[in-house]
Amino acid sequence: MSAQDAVAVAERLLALVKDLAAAPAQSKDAYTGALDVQRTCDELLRTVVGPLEYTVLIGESCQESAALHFVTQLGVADIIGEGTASLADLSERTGADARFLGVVMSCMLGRGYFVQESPNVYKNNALSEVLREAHPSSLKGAIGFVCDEGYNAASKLQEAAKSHGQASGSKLAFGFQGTVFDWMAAPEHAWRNERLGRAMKQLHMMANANVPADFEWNKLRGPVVDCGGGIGALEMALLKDEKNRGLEFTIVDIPKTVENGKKVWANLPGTVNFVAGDFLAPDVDASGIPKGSPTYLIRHVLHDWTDSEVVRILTNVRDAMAAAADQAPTLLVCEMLLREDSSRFVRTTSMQLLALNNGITRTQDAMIALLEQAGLEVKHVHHMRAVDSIIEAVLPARS
Ligand SMILES: C[S@@+](CC[C@H](N)C(=O)[O-])C[C@H]1O[C@@H](n2cnc3c(N)ncnc32)[C@H](O)[C@@H]1O
Repeated sequence: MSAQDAVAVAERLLALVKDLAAAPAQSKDAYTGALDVQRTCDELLRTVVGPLEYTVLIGESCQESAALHFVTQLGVADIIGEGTASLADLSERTGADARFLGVVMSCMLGRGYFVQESPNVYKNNALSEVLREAHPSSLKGAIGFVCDEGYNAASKLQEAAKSHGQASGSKLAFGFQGTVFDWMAAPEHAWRNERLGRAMKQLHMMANANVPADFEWNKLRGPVVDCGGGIGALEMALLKDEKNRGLEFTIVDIPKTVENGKKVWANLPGTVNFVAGDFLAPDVDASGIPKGSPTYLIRHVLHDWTDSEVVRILTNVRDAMAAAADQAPTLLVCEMLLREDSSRFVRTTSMQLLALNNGITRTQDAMIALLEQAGLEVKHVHHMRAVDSIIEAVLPARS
C-alpha cells in the first residue's frame, strides 16, 4: 500500500467528517455518518500500518482488553476520582503489585485512557471517567461481563465448534450444565446475574439509546407480552417517557428471573406483570406465554438460540397470538441485524453471542425466513438510529 493510497483514504475521511459536522445533531444522517467515519478511520489505519502490523494489533488487542478489565475490576478510575493517584497509592489501595499496575497503566495511556500528570501520577480523563461506578454513563458492569463471561467463553470457541452443538464456549469455560441463563440465575451466581443486568443496560445506552424515541411504542395495543423480557430493562427505558405511561406489559421469563424482576418493579411506577414460563416448551400451553394478547414482543432473545430453537419459540408465540386472531395481533421482534455495513460492535457482539450460547446475529432475510417457517408474515422492518431493528410480524390472512 502506497502513501498515495493513504492520502486518498484520508481525503475521503475528511469529506465524511465534514458531512458529519454539517448533519443536524441526532439526525439519521448524523447516525449513519458516524458509522461511515468509524469504518473509514479503520480503513485509514489498515492502509497506513499495512497488513502485518494491523494483524498483530488485532491479535494483541486481547492484551488491551485484559488491561481494560484489570483497571476496571480494580476500580482504578474510582480510586483516582476527581484528584490524582500515584502508582504507589494505586498499588496500596488495590493490593496489586506496582510493577503490574505500571505496565497496565502504560497500555491504557497508549489507548488514550487516563492522563499522566507527572511520572507515575495519574488523573482521569473523559475516557477513564466511564469506567467509574458512579458515572451516569458508566460501563463498569459491561466491561466486567464482556471481559469475564464473554472473553472466557470465546477462548473455548474452537472446542465448542468441534462439539457440533453439544457444548457452548461458556459451558466449556465455566463447567455448568443446562443453559447459560439458568447458570447465571442460580443463587450462587447472583452477582453475575446482577452484573449482567447492569451490563445490558449500559450496552443498550451506548448502542440503542434511541430505540424508545425511534418507534411509536405508545401506539401499541396492550397488554404487551414480552417473551424473555428479563427484569424489564426495555420497559424501564420506555416508561421513562410520559407518552408511554399508559402501556401495560406482561413479562414471561424463567422463574428465577421473574422472581428478580418482581423485586425490581416493586418500587417502580408502571404496570409490569411477570409470568414464569419456558418459551422453548413443546407447546404454547406448557410455555406459560399468555394467549390472546394484541401485542407480543421479543427483544434480544432469538439471537441467543439456534434456528430450530428460534422456530420453537416463534411457534409458541404464534400459537399464543392465534388465540386472538380476530384482533389481528402483532409480534415485534427487536434484534440486531447483520448487514454488509454492520459496525465493528455488531460483529464483535455476534462473536460473544456465539460463545455464550451458540447464538448468532442473523441477517434480515434469515430472520424473516425463520418467522415465516413459524407461520408468521412479516409486515414491516423498522430501522432506527440504533444497532437494533424492529421486525413487525402478523398471523397470515386466512385463505
Ligand atoms: C439476553 S436476555 C434479554 C432480556 C430482555 N428481552 C432485554 O432485552 O432486556 C434473554 C432473556 O431470555 C430469558 N430466557 C432464557 N431462556 C428462557 C426460556 N426457556 N424461557 C423464557 N425465558 C428465557 C433469559 O432469562 C433472559 O432474561
